[in-house]
Amino acid sequence: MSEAIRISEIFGPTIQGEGALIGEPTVFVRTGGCDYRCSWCDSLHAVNAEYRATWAPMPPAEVMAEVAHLSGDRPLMVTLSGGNPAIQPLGPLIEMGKAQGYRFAMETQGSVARDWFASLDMLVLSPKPPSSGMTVDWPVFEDCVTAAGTAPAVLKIVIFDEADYLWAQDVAARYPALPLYLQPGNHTPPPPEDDSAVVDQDGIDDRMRWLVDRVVADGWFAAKVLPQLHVMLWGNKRGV
Ligand SMILES: C[S@@+](CC[C@H](N)C(=O)[O-])C[C@H]1O[C@@H](n2cnc3c(N)ncnc32)[C@H](O)[C@@H]1O
Ligand SMILES: Nc1nc2[nH]cc(C(=O)O)c2c(=O)[nH]1
Ligand code: SF4
Ligand SMILES: [Mg+2]
Repeated sequence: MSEAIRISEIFGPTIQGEGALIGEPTVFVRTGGCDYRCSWCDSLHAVNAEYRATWAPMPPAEVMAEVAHLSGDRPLMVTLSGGNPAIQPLGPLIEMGKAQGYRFAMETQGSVARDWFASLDMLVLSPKPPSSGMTVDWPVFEDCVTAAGTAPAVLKIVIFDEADYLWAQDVAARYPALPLYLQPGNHTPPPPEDDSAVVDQDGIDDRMRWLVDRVVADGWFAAKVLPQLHVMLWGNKRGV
C-alpha cells in the first residue's frame, strides 16, 4: 500500500500558464505544505498551516481516479505543484499514472531532492530570488539537478526587481545547460478566501515590459520572458 499524499486541490483541465509548457492542457495536482515561506507566494492556501484542515491525505490510486475523472479518461500532462510537491511521496503516483499513459511535470523550488525526479517528463526548478526573502541551499539545489538525470529540466525564475534580475543572471551562468524562463512577479495577491482574485495587472505589465527591455538591452538571448498567462486571464483565482 503506497503512502498517502497530502493534497490541497486537484483541478483542470486548464492550460499550463507558466514557463516551458505554457499553453499545454493539463490537470493540476496541488499538494499541501511547503518548507519555504516566500514573501510573495501566490498559493498560500497550499502553504500556510491555517489551511492544513483543507488538505486531505489521498492514496495515489485515489489521486489518479480524480485526474482521470477530470480528464475524461484521456491521458494528458499532469502538473504536480504545491506547496512543495517534493516533500510528498509522489514516486508511486508517477509510476501509476505513467502506466496509464499520463505524463508528469513538476514545479518545485529545488530545496528537496528525490530520486523519482528522474521519472518526470518535465522538472521545473524555480530557485527563489532575493525578493522572496528565502535563501537557496545551493548544494541541495545541485542535488535536484542531478536527481533529474536525463529527464528534461528547466529553470523558471520570478523577477520583481533589479536585484532579482541580477541574481537570475548569476543563476543562469551556473546552469548554462538548463533552458531558462523569466517570469514577472505578481504582487500582493488577496487572501484565498477573497473570491475577487484581483491582481495588480498594470504593475505586472510594467514589470514584464521592463524585463523584456532589460533582457534585450543586455543581449541575454538565452532567456525566455513569459507572463503568467492564467493570471492575465483570471487574476489570482484558484482552480484555473
Ligand atoms: C506556487 S509555486 C509551487 C511550487 C514550488 N513551491 C515553487 O515555488 O516552485 C509555483 C510557481 O509559482 C511561482 N510564484 C509563486 N508566487 C508568485 C508570484 N507572486 N508571482 C509570480 N510567480 C509566483 C513560483 O515561483 C513557482 O514557480
Ligand atoms: N493555469 C495555471 N498554470 C500554473 N502554472 C503554475 C501554477 C502553480 O500554481 O504552480 C499554475 C496554476 O495554478 N494555474
Ligand atoms: S516555495 Fe513555492 S509554494 Fe512555497 S512559499 Fe515559495 S512560492 Fe509558495
Ligand atoms: Mg500559481
